[in-house]
Amino acid sequence: MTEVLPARERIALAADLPLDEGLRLYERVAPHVGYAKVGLSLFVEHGPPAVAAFQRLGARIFLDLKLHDIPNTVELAAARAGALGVSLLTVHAAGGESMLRAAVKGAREGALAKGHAAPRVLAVTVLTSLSAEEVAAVGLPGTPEEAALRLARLAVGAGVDGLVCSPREAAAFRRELGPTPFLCTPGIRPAGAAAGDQSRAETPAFARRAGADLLVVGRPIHTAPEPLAAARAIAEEVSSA
Ligand SMILES: O=c1ccn([C@@H]2O[C@H](COP(=O)(O)O)[C@@H](O)[C@H]2O)c(=O)[nH]1
Repeated sequence: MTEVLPARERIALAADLPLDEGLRLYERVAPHVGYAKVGLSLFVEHGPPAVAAFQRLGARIFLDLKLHDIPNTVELAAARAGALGVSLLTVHAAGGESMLRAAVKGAREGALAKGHAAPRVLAVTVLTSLSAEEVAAVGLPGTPEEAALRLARLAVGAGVDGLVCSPREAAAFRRELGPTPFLCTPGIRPAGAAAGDQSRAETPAFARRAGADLLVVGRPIHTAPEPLAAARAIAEEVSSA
């Protein structure tokens, strides 16, 4: 049985905004959102101070760097991430078993060296932006779900703590992989929200019912006329799913 957590512990704000705007937005929606996701744009511009700025607001940090390189390089980067006291760190499952093992080792050792809890290392399976046609075009055989499951099995076998997938794949992941992997689903769109570049998006309720532990939401909150109301509505949908 999945743990009963307050809805805010199940929602991450994708802070893909200039840092000052992202911090102001997180402060506004924090009653409904427990994690701030620091992704590539914030980290490329500001580096670790972006992480520290959200930590000062009490956010748990989801560092979404999607590491994908040779094992030694990923281990070094994961160790630096672990040392920042982040809660979640992403790597690409397609980096392969040795790279995934190196990421887990680096993240644990980096955290330990600074007295932090080890972050959960999450393996990104098939990006939620990719359509079935694009998945085929990059050379992955089968449907997006089949491709994602293959990568998920590899990543779990390599010792990662969780997986990033579309809400559409979450139920199959739970069925095939059981209750243990922490499932994180971006590609969240409340009914009527613009999909933008997300090809395999679903509603917050769909994602929760499919077994997702953490929902990542960016533009549906950023672009809402009332971001606090949008975050509250998502949290209510998560609670009642
Ligand atoms: O497969 C993936 C992996 C990561 N993401 C990230 O999640 C957010 C989604 O933002 P929205 O504005 O809600 O679309 C974004 O930071 C992505 O980098 C993903 O979308 N899909």
